[in-house]
Amino acid sequence: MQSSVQRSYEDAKQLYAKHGIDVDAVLESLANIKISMHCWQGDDVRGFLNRDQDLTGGISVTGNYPGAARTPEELRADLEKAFSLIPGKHKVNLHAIYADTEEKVELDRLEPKHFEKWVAWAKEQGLGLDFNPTCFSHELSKDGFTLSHPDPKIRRFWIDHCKASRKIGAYFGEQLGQTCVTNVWVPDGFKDVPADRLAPRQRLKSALDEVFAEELNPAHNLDAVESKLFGLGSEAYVVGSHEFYMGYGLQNNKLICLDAGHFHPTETISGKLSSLSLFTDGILLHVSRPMRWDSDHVVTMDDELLDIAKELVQGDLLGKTHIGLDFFDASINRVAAWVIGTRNTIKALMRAMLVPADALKRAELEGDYTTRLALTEEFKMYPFGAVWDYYCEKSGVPVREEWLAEVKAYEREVLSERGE
Ligand SMILES: C[C@H](O)[C@H](O)[C@@H](O)C(=O)CO
Ligand SMILES: [Mn+2]
Repeated sequence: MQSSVQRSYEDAKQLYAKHGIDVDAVLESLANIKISMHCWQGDDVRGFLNRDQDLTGGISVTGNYPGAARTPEELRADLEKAFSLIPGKHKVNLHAIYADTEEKVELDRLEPKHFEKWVAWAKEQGLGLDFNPTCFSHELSKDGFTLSHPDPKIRRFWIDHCKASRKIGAYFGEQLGQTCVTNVWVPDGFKDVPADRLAPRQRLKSALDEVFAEELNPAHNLDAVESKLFGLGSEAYVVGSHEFYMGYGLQNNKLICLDAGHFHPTETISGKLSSLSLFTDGILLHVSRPMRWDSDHVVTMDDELLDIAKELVQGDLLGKTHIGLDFFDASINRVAAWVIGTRNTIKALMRAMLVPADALKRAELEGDYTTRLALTEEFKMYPFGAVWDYYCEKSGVPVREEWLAEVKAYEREVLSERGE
């Protein structure tokens, strides 16, 4: 006997089939897409090294919802809970400060061995790992500069940290048989208008050259660089601007990371993907939701998320794009935050696959913009929800909002025991 979810799916399939859309094939493609879920939503970007340090680097987490993970074991348990409510097999994105070790180790001395437990866990869970050097929340970044610092000794420390991070990334890739993306983001910038915009960029450029000097097997590690327009305390000038990293990434064959919150408020990353794709072999996304500024709200199914998904699917960019998430909200249950943001990202990709793309492109070529608009609007009401429900059921994860009861139970039984 078919479940009501299956019956609704069969009806939906027929509607889409009339437009030549093979829904079973869509779900097969969807199952192959990995989202890199960022570990730092689970503990408000605190990490386990230097836990006494405040969060710096011009980023901020607001809210005091109880239950943040305090140890690697707690964080892994929370990630497992979240993944049990999300269809598909994905990746976890770690920052260097999440090293799982009893050793008191400085960032520039980190080694693969400090992440062995993460790798063992990822293997057991069938997950991939991505990585990031942590160039913030540290004594040596407190004046706002790292790789572009005017003091060569401080610059050296951060260069060595980034070099160490790439080796850890390569270790992840080699151990897990899945390429690790190691993303370099530095907060460097000035609160007020600089006297010299060029010199910090010259220093950042040569520091990056040193960081990337060693060739690593691209099957194990791919490097990415992430730009930003402004941060808290770097409102006037950020050394690693979009133009800086567009140039650096293209010239040096690095993935360019586009974070949805790192541009002018009306500037979208969806609009940049097609252009960038013509000049690079790979792109990294930090899917986020900026609210008036780089606020890193949990990703919802808003127009920009749908547009990002549309560009990736219609532009055939899924093969060259690494999709990472980047939000941190401490005002709601943190496991729920992961589940909502990750399910939405997958859902948006599925919706983008469930449109009559060829018919729309044909109408456009023929100048029939009426058909283009009419079909686009009608498809906004097509029964993609039935397809999503079936995908969840088939993947063995809760259908619709059923996942929320599981998160609430986890909160009662596990998170609430952790205290404030
Ligand atoms: C913690 C992340 O690395 C960080 O959010 C970075 O990716 C960023 O987006 C900074 O604004
Ligand atoms: Mn980011």
